[in-house]
Amino acid sequence: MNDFQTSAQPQPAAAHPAYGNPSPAQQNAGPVQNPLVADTADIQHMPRVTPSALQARGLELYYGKGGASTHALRGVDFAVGQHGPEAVAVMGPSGSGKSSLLHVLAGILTPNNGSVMWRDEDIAMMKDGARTRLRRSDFGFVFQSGQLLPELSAAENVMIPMLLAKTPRAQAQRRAQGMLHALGLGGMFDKRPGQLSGGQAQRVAIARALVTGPGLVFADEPTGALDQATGASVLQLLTHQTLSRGASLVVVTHDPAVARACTRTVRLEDGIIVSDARHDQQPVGAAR
Ligand SMILES: Nc1ncnc2c1ncn2[C@@H]1O[C@H](COP(=O)(O)OP(=O)(O)OP(=O)(O)O)[C@@H](O)[C@H]1O
Repeated sequence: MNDFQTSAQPQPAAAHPAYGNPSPAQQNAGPVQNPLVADTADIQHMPRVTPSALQARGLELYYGKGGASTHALRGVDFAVGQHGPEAVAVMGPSGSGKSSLLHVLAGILTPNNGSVMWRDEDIAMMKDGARTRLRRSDFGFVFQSGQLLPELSAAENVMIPMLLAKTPRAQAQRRAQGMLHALGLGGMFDKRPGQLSGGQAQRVAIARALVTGPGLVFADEPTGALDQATGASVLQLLTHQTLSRGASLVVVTHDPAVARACTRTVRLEDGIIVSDARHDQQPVGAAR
């Protein structure tokens, strides 16, 4: 029996708002960088790759209440994927609201005002359960690091979203292995995250984000923990694999090299979008 067969079944793990409902405490605590799974709530899951548009209008977000509150988003209008798949870099100074915007667009945080339209539904108005199901079926997430369950193999980590969606285990295993193979990790099915390099672990995370065929992938500093060369190859894989599957990518980054690898750059300052420019995608690793 190989490692994959003998290892523990993916189990519900620590909650992450990307896949489970954020509790009020999690909302107050802000974004968490560990997209594990919370429960196995009933999910109608149909893998699909549909070019999709998301349109947000008038987003306002406050953390806290009263005089001590922080106004993190101040009337943000933002759309992605309206003219086909695109890769959008969200840049801006620290504290400008980049992660807040990503979490509101992805339905992890509820805005105080504004709408987020996705497939004719306002995510901001959805009940928690519906929003969780939507996140699991329609969106993919890649975070900086530490997002894989350490006790599971690479293949089992990739299987998690499919098992949550009640995909039969054998089918989920085949798909996970196929996706890992496509991402250059054909020999790594049975490896635990601790046995992988940082770049390999991020590729497993990308496989997990893409395996359900999401229409939109959200990434928050996906190469932030990697050296420059590894980061460049991971980024190339993330943009190429996402766009070639007909999905769009929204990536929060401080790194101009990441932005150059995208097709559009949005700049935030103090909770407001101050510029939004389409540009050619430059080869990853190109000189600055
Ligand atoms: N959980 C929270 N509670 C209170 N204030 C918060 C919380 N999370 C973020 N903020 C504040 O909201 C504003 C926007 O934060 P956000 O994390 O979205 O910025 P960012 O551009 O992603 O920053 P960075 O580049 O440093 O990650 C900042 O003033 C930040 O201090």
